[in-house]
Amino acid sequence: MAAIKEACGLFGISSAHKEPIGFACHYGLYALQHRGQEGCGIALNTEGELSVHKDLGLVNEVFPRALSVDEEHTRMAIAHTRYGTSGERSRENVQPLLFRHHMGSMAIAHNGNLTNDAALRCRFEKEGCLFHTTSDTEVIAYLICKHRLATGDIHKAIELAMDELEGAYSLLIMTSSLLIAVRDPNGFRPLCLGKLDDGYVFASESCALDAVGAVFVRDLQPGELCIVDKADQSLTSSLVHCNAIKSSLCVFELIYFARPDSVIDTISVHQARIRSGSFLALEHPCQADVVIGVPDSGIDAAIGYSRQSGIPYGIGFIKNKYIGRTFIQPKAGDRESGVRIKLNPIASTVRGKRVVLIDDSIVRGTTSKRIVRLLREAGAKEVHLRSSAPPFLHPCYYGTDIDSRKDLFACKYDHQQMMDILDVDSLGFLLPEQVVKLSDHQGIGFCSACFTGVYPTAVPKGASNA
Ligand SMILES: O=P(O)(O)OC[C@H]1O[C@H](OP(=O)(O)OP(=O)(O)O)[C@H](O)[C@@H]1O
Ligand SMILES: NC(=O)CC[C@H](N)C(=O)O
Ligand code: SF4
Ligand SMILES: [Mg+2]
Repeated sequence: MAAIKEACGLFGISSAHKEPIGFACHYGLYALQHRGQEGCGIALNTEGELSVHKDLGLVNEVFPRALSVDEEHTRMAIAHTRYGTSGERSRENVQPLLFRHHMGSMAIAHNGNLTNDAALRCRFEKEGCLFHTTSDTEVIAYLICKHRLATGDIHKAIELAMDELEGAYSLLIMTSSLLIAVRDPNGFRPLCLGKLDDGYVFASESCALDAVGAVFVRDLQPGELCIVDKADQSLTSSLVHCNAIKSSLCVFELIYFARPDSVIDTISVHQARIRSGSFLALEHPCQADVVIGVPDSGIDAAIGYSRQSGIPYGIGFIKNKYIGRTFIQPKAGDRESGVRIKLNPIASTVRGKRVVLIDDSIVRGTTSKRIVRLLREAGAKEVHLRSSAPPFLHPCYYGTDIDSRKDLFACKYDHQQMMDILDVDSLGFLLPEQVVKLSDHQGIGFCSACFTGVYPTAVPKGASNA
């Protein structure tokens, strides 16, 4: 079974002298663990010398303690938690990637997925480039280095690379003297800026700024390039790629990926999920005694459903805190057992009751099928399932690895078949037109292509969204 994978986490810091860089990276990585659990790494800048420490595994496995760092001389770093969306799960593909070239060194960390990766890789290989990884991130690095050698200017080089890159990329790049943050012109993946007393932090989500005590400044705009100079901690920003841009934030960031305590593009993830629950209550009402959410990411929408419908909210499941996200287990067997040991119902909440069960999404149906059975075994009289995402019908090319329709529940079965398989009394999904209303902030556009089939950019050559 193809694994459905998710986003990666980016963290970068530059501090003149105060912030302990080793601890900050440690805390930043922990705050972003939910975005990537395959591997993680930290690249350090020690007096202009770059080094990288990375491996497969969770943050507490790769870095059981904060990395021991020469704090006096190491004042800049970037860090990454990975779920591979391009290239396999291997140590070489774990980021940050470090490159040494004719004019110096560069470390890079990437969240997202290119749509023209294959074409660029093929072109560069014909030019004689020898790639060391199978990830699209190396293609980005090669392109930047190529332009850097030609122009002698990293800022110009990144701009030229952005002209050629297609798809989703939030990037952190570190050179001997600069920390650079880049967001692709569609702004598919989040990236925000925080301020320290004597420097700056960049992170995929604001929860990582909170973790290191940085003050949130703002989100990077789609197409923006920000540079922090180590010499004087000055920040410059260039918006040349922001014109003629249609912002297309991945709406699944709000529905599932991000932590509810994060604020992305001015949208509180928690509030967006509450709102999805109230949309569901209006669109798919039912007569019931209690509303429960599937931990973790179904909880906020359940609260929204309860508030809108007036049906009391209850705690229906307890989640084992020490199990990772089941979504991403590579084999079907692992995934089924992962669900079994992960969630346990509280019988007193559901026994003899008509239950509204809210989850954020139904992808393969594994979680829903299992938890409905658990609720029935615990004595629930009726189970009305609501999903705060619309049905997944199309592949994602921007960093969520939904590359095959054959495993998607809503592609395989019609509504009645889904109800029968899941053994529910009723089933309702958020409407595709409602996902773009999860925020009432003006000027923020969304990608919802996996639900609608309407892609904000050209899809990879030869790809089919059918
Ligand atoms: O239909 P499925 O293929 O089972 O996938 C859908 C489930 O996967 C995710 O949960 P997961 O347990 O991975 O993560 P969470 O604990 O953050 O909700 C998602 O929140 C759904 O519950
Ligand atoms: N999930 C991601 O953002 C993955 C980043 C990059 N495409 C990789 O495969 O490593
Ligand atoms: S296709 Fe879906 S998962 Fe992919 S970026 Fe768009 S909304 Fe997100
Ligand atoms: Mg879940």
